Amino acid sequence: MEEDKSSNTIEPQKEAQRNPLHWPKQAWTHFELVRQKSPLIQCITNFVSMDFMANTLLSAGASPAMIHSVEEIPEFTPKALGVCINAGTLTPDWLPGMKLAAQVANQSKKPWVLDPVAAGGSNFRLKACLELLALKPSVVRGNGSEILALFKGCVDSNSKGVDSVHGSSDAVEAAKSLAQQSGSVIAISGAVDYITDGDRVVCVHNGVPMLQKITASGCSVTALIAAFVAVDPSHAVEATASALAIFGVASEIGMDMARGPASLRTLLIDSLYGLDEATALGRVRINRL
Ligand SMILES: Nc1ncnc2c1ncn2[C@@H]1O[C@H](COP(=O)(O)OP(=O)(O)OP(=O)(O)O)[C@@H](O)[C@H]1O
Ligand SMILES: Cc1ncsc1CCO
Ligand SMILES: [Mg+2]
Repeated sequence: MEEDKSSNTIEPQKEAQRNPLHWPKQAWTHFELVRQKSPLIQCITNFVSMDFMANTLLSAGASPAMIHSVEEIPEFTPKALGVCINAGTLTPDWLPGMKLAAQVANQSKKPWVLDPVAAGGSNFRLKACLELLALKPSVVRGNGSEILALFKGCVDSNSKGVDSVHGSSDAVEAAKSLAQQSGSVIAISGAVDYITDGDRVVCVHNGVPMLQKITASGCSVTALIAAFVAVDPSHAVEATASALAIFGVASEIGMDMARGPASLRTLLIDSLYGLDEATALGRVRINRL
């Protein structure tokens, strides 16, 4: 994130020690950048998530495009500021497009983010996710079970598919090792979200449990991470924490008025759209582990 136009980038960790409001302000600045720049985010995602993901990006101020045809990728992907690749309803015919988009994003020096949905659910899915991981996403965001499956490199006999059977804290050490091995920032979502580059671990304490009852809330926050990293690609850990916190704050505000998952989904989108600085600064809860 630019501190001033004249120079350099801020040093996020030193700044956080000096100023306890550093993380909330940083999250707000990232969100403002998304609203100002309205980054084009290409999403190659599952059929379940397309609508919620596109609306999450739009309400945050980004510009989503659900474009996955392999024929279009060489021409279209360079126009995007960030790419989100999600394995949710993966079939063999989609995989070449995902790999090509990852490669074109890398060549264009644009960040891309991987959501390894249900990575431990089958050998086909696990192999595909590991092949995508080898193409060096800037960030991988998964739930506890997904990150553990990628780290272990084997399917999980207890897998419940897209739902996690592990808490996010169960996967922190695996995420650190995976980040060191892969070079990607790894984010684990859950009651607390953890983000690591293999060295630092940042925790986000925003969100509500009912997000687990809205399908594709994880997919949508992964796309939001792509938007936040797209506007600050050299600080992927911080931008990822900001996206998870802002999404969590929007869910907290929505929850105050919701009657259940269906209304929360709608209210979350409205809250993201209407979020103001004072509310964000008062609610964002991020710290170092
Ligand atoms: N118990 C919880 N308390 C607060 N927030 C939560 C809780 N569990 C999940 N979340 C939040 O919900 C969002 C989705 O995370 P989750 O881990 O459920 O993703 P996921 O399993 O990949 O979801 P999906 O596959 O449906 O997209 C994240 O923003 C996360 O912070
Ligand atoms: C329910 C579901 N099945 C495949 S993808 C998806 C969306 C949540 O990950
Ligand atoms: Mg998921």
